[in-house]
Amino acid sequence: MHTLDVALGARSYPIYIGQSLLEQDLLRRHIRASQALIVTNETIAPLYLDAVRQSLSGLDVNTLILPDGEQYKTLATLETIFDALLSQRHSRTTTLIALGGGVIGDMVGFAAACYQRGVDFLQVPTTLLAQVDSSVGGKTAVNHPRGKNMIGAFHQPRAVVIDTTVLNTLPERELSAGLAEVIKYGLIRDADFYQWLEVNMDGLVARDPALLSEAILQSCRNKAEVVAEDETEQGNRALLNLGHTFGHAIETATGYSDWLHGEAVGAGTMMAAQLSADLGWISEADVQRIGALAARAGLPLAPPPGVTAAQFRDLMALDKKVMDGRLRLVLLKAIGSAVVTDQFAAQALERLLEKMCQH
Ligand SMILES: NC(=O)c1ccc[n+]([C@@H]2O[C@H](COP(=O)([O-])OP(=O)(O)OC[C@H]3O[C@@H](n4cnc5c(N)ncnc54)[C@H](O)[C@@H]3O)[C@@H](O)[C@H]2O)c1
Ligand SMILES: O=C(O)C(=O)C[C@@H](O)[C@H](O)[C@H](O)COP(=O)(O)O
Ligand SMILES: [Zn+2]
Repeated sequence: MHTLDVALGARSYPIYIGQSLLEQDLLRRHIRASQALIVTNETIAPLYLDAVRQSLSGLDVNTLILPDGEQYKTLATLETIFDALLSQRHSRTTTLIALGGGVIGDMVGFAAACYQRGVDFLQVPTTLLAQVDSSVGGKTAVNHPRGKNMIGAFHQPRAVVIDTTVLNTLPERELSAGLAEVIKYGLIRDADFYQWLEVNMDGLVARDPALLSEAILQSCRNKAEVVAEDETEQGNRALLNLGHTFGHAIETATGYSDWLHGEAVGAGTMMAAQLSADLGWISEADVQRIGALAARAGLPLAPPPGVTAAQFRDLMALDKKVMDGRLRLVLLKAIGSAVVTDQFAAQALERLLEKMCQH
């Protein structure tokens, strides 16, 4: 087992990464009182709920099984969680356990941030995307029909338990979606890791356990370092948004039900890379290189045909990085180096949208 630390002073917490960790007593170690609520969904419950429940035997544990899907990452579902907490009389010393992918993690984290003004929560991520990204760093949220992750809070978990064995049951498309966020770390800050991914992408897609474990470790290390420097995104944490301004627009335009988050980020990353090349910051050869890796990961390289340039313009104007009415984007200076900037001509973005989208 590997252990990383997210260094946030009094709110620091461990990330455990290893095989068959659900069966161990790691979760119990991070539950301060005797009460807990496991929140999961209808797909994950039959697979992993029993193992988690058994690891907590002797404690006063309730479970809540939600419907599965990004379209349920809403305030309405949050109410269901609060109803369960209140009807089962959970007090302020309870612990919420998020057993699932990023949708469950983001919602349960937000519920924990709000319930009785803040209770403990643990992340037990079961998708590759959640294991490499969403379970770490304390960004919690639900979507609004007008914008992705628009209602949320920063609330750090007490621990993250990553059992890599659960990836055996993950559908192929979900594995690819997770790889989009893995590639992101290489692109924004870790050229060595990017090269490692170029060597090992086929093995990752084939689910070689040692390679997956290494990719998760390096991704979590990168994310933990960024979060420790800038917990609430006053600066460089925004680099983790590479491809997301475009990607979130795709997700919102398609009603959170068409493309997976990682797929939208994959296409958005190609849009950010192309704009970086159009500005002369990286070469066309770099764009080809990024496209080749993303294609091997099984990711889309362009937005879905149904999303128009006008929709992109409209939705991107609501992005959380907008400052004083100016759009800021994460763009590449090289493979392994990114910036958050508003220093691009509006016409360059217009040309990109014309080239890559329908009108
Ligand atoms: N908070 C953050 O920092 C952060 C970072 C990245 C993404 N996100 C958010 O995460 C969400 C996407 O997360 P996701 O990609 O994990 O999607 P998801 O949570 O919808 O899970 C994907 C699918 O896989 C199923 N599943 C999960 N684990 C499984 C397993 N082990 N075996 C079989 N099926 C399994 C789920 O039931 C679901 O159908 C988005 O809402 C995104 O905005 C948040
Ligand atoms: O942790 C972060 O910071 C990220 O930006 C990680 C992203 O992969 C993630 O999708 C995040 O939810 C996006 O954040 P948002 O603030 O743009 O909603
Ligand atoms: Zn993301």
